[in-house]
Amino acid sequence: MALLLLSSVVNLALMVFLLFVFLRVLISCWILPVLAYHKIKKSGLRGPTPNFPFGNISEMMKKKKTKSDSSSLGSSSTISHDIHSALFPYFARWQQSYGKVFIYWLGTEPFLRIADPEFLKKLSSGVIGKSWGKPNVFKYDRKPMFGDGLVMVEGDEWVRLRHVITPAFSSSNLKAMASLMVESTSKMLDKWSSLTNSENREIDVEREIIATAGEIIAKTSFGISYENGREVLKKLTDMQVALFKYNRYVGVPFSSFMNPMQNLEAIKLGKEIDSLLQSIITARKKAGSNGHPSKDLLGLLLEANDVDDRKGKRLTERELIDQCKTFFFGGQETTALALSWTLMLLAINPEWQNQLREEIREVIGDKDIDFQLLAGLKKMGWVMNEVLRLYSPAPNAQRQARQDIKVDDVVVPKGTNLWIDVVAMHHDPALWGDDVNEFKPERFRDDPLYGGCKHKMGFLPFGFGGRMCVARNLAMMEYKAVLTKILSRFSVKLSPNYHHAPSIVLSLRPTHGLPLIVEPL
Ligand code: HEM
Repeated sequence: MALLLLSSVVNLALMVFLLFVFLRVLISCWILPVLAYHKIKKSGLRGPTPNFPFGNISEMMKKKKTKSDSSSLGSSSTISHDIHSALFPYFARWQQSYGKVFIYWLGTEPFLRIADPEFLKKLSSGVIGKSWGKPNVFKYDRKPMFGDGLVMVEGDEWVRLRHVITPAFSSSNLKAMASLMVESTSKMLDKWSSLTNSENREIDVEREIIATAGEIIAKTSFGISYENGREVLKKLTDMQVALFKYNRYVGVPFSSFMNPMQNLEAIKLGKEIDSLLQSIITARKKAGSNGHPSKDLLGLLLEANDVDDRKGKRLTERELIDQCKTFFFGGQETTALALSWTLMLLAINPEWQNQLREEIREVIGDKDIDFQLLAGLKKMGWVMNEVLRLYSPAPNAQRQARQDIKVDDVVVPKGTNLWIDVVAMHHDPALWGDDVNEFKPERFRDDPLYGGCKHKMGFLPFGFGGRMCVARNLAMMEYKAVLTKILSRFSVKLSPNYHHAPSIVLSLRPTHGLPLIVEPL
């Protein structure tokens, strides 16, 4: 009798548990998103109809079977820079029906896609840097990569970190970094010299530049050798592939169970990177500032930690590691890609190679490269801007509204994610004119900051507002230092093996690398 009673109680508990799970799934996959959908519709925003719990993901994935690999963008002889509709065919389609601003859904998460600079200006005018959210859904998704690094945090925590980190990129610190950049680039070019002595003149320049940018960030931000940083960078690249190369179901409830192997791989790599960084930090703490530039990034973080310790606000080891990860990744990837796309564009525009060489001769001549001299390379600045316009390594910026925001007669509800489509704005003929898809650095001659763009928020290579890239001055200096060294020793032509297929793996990169024919001058 007692046994029978016990079994009925267990059965009842099981049924209650299953009912609870069923209700939770029903609420998070259907009821809440449908309510949010109706609220957003009422607020005046339009967009493609979602199917919950997947939202509009299935339509977005269709591109994978059609134009996804962007191979239609040409081979070495015919290259098209009209990349937006190849990279984001669904946005191009939806834009035709709903305009430049519309709502779409990643799973049960609403995203406001913005490609109208005037709308962005109005939307962001009343929101200061610390009041913007970063999409919660990406915080979870990208946790192994950035953790609570500067790029992900918000509110007072962001203010504090930004305050600690900004001095690392002061002009006096940048001055000290120039010679380290030249040293690493010269090492790469010596290698190119020995390679080009042989029959083979083809080099995968993207791979070479990524390695050099990695060496530069290891030395300038962490005061360590490339050998010590290499393992961290290799694992970060593997993690990027595990997290971003495959179809993912961001925003779909319980989606982490859909790609379990990739997720486990990313978590494993994340732990390995953490322990490598932990040993770099420990070694640095032991060594103190002996032999290190006192104001490199790691030095500043450790120094701030000592001060904050006294106020009971020190960064935990975990937070310290997350900042390092963010800088290892951010510092290498974006600048290396900007340089790679530049060399592709210069390879097919030899007249610009010549113009830049001429400028280098006039401004730098035989002098040692330094911060001031690099700032005098104006034409190189136009080229950099034009490359960041056509092939922006950071193809979008993201935010999340932490309050209802009114823009004219539309209300963007609290919790809406914002997807600012930088590639769309950089390729919009209404903003840049009919030659929008041509490589024309001279558009920055009379308007060095905006290149003649009809709206100041239409050109956002480094983002916008208070959360603009904290290291943009470092990036510009590194770009100019590396390009100056390359163009002073080599000329580049596109290899017949180059296939023009830009793709997004978090950043905008050449899918099949960048094989160039490299000739010593
Ligand atoms: C050409 C090179 C680079 C480009 C195009 C670039 C672009 C960007 C963009 C678009 C953002 C987001 C801004 C926003 O959301 O409004 C950003 C933020 C950031 N970048 Fe860069 N970046 C570059 C180089 C670097 C380098 C070299 C580092 C590190 C050494 C770095 C570290 C960061 C960090 C930490 C943030 C987050 C800032 C914050 O949220 O306060 N970036 N960058």
